[in-house]
Amino acid sequence: MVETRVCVVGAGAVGGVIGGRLARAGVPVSALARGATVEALRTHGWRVDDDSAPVAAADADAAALGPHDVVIIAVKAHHLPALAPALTPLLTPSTVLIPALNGVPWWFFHDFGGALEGTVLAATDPDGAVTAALPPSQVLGCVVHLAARQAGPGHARLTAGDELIIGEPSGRPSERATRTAELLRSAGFRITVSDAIQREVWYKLWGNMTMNPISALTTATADLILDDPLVNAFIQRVMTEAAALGALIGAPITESTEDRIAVTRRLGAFKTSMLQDAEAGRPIELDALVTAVREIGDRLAIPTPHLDALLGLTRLAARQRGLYP
Ligand SMILES: NC(=O)C1=CN([C@@H]2O[C@H](COP(=O)(O)OP(=O)(O)OC[C@H]3O[C@@H](n4cnc5c(N)ncnc54)[C@H](OP(=O)(O)O)[C@@H]3O)[C@@H](O)[C@H]2O)C=CC1
Ligand SMILES: CC(C)(CO)C(=O)C(=O)O
Repeated sequence: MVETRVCVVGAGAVGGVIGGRLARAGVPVSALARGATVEALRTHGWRVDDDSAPVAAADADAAALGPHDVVIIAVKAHHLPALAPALTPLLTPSTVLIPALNGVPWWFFHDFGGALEGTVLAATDPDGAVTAALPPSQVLGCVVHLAARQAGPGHARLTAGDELIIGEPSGRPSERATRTAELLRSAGFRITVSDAIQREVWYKLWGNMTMNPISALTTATADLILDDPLVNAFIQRVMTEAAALGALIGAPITESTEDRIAVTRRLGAFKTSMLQDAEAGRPIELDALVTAVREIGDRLAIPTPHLDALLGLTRLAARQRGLYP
């Protein structure tokens, strides 16, 4: 049997869980990382919880790793515009790209149809460099339904969930989706292959677009955010605006805002990835999660007053703390 060569770009929380588990399952995995993470991966292997497995790691040098069959991208969305052009050596025309990111991804409107077919959002791909370097035609969409954190360089901890949803942007079945699902199942993930991956992206984002910025703004864990009746009501107003946009672009949501909030509540008193970044003094992923949604509203000429207030306040607070340009 021909082995699938996998490269994981970004060896943090999500990249660590996916790459580390694939390595542990015996899949040949390499990691494009940087700094202390590269050293840790070379010395200790890729550590996930209490397991470890060997991995080839390169320090921000894709040419040292060469082409791969599957490239899983697990950096924060705001890293991509600068990073994407440097990833070319990892790709051949048949490489499958799996973006394991939150937010509205660069490939979202590719092969989607509807009002914004083919749109490239300035919020996520300001000069088109991501779309040029990582062709949407090679993307298998992905939604990450797990929670993870970095325990240290090259060491990820899975804190909740283990589900990944993948699917062709066109919604059509494909051999590469079936193959990739098997690969990820071999590493112990629950995999769903969706025929409406943009709907899955939008549904996940429906939670992240409020919980993540509000957590960064208030420093509160999810339970405290949802327990405050005024904040909870505000969240539902933002969600209502986003649901209306989803319906217009072909990503309708059938659940109620209360049902979606109940899903978040089940994760308990957790810190969102944006709160973790804010606490660590790292830039926050605001543009892919919130600015992009506002840009979609703008392009459709649909006002989003509650979302605008959330974006404005979070952006300003983040700028004051040096977490947003
Ligand atoms: N954490 C979670 O629970 C979840 C996160 N997500 C989403 O998954 C995506 C990844 O998040 P997460 O894993 O938490 O992020 P992390 O910050 O934990 O990991 C990102 C990694 O990318 C690395 N990186 C960034 N730029 C480069 C570069 N130029 N070269 C090499 N490595 C680079 C970072 O390295 P360095 O440390 O050196 O900066 C870091 O190790 C995000 O879109 C997030 O929203 C989705 C579901 C759950
Ligand atoms: C809330 C969570 C963990 C859900 O998967 C997430 O996506 C994030 O923290 O960014």
